[in-house]
Amino acid sequence: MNLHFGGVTVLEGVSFDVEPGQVFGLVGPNGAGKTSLFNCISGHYKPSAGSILIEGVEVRGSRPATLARHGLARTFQHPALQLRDTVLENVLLGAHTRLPGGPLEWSMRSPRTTRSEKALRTEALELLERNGLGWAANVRADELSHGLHKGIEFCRALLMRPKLLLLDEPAAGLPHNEVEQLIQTVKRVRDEDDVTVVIVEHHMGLIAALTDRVVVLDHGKSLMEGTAAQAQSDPRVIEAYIGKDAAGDAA
Ligand SMILES: Nc1ncnc2c1ncn2[C@@H]1O[C@H](COP(=O)(O)OP(=O)(O)OP(=O)(O)O)[C@@H](O)[C@H]1O
Repeated sequence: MNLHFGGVTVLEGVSFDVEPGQVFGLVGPNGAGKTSLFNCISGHYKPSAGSILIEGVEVRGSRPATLARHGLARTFQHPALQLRDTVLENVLLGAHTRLPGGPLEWSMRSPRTTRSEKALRTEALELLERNGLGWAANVRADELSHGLHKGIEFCRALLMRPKLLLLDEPAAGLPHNEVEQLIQTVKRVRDEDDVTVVIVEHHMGLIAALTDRVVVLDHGKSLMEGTAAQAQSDPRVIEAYIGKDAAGDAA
């Protein structure tokens, strides 16, 4: 897959397969193109060339709402919450893609819509409970910490009942004990809900504990693919990181 903005090449020839049931990692130094790649998969960017297949179906260029129907959900590096709304309302945002019918029926509030909305609320509350946030369902989002905002976004993504879940830096800004909890939660989602997970993360402990395979990106290109342990000992990967640090030190 390639992605260009004007004359700037952001991704070039990046290609990988994720097997169902895997946790797959995307790692690499700042600016390598990881979030841009996520944006291509989730329909927020349109790749300049290439192909994105979900269960064999070409989805390149599809809009996020269409991708949700293909079973794709994602979280963002900076959770996009409605801060004045409650936690439950935030989790329900976007779940309308699971309601039967279409926008006309939803706006007319048919009995079928009302029933389905009620079922979604119950499911959202169960998800919050399962992820340790049940107590916060009716609290306004702006009263809660960054870590809890990430938890809300995670529940929101799970309410879409995804088959493929993209997590963009879920551990960023979390204290150690919450990273441990996150690892257990992602494992549970993979094992109990049969969700395939692709994760962008700088936290190498989390990547090592969770992923089956990783792709390492640098300057928009794939440096290597393998296990987290292979990536950590690969001289090209070490050089990509140390090169960046050295550049940072010199600045
Ligand atoms: N909309 C855009 N227009 C122009 N350039 C962009 C756009 N989006 C991303 N880029 C550029 O693409 C490159 C890769 O950025 P990206 O955020 O994907 O990297 P990243 O690996 O996710 O970095 P980080 O780890 O810091 O989040 C950067 O040089 C960035 O400036």
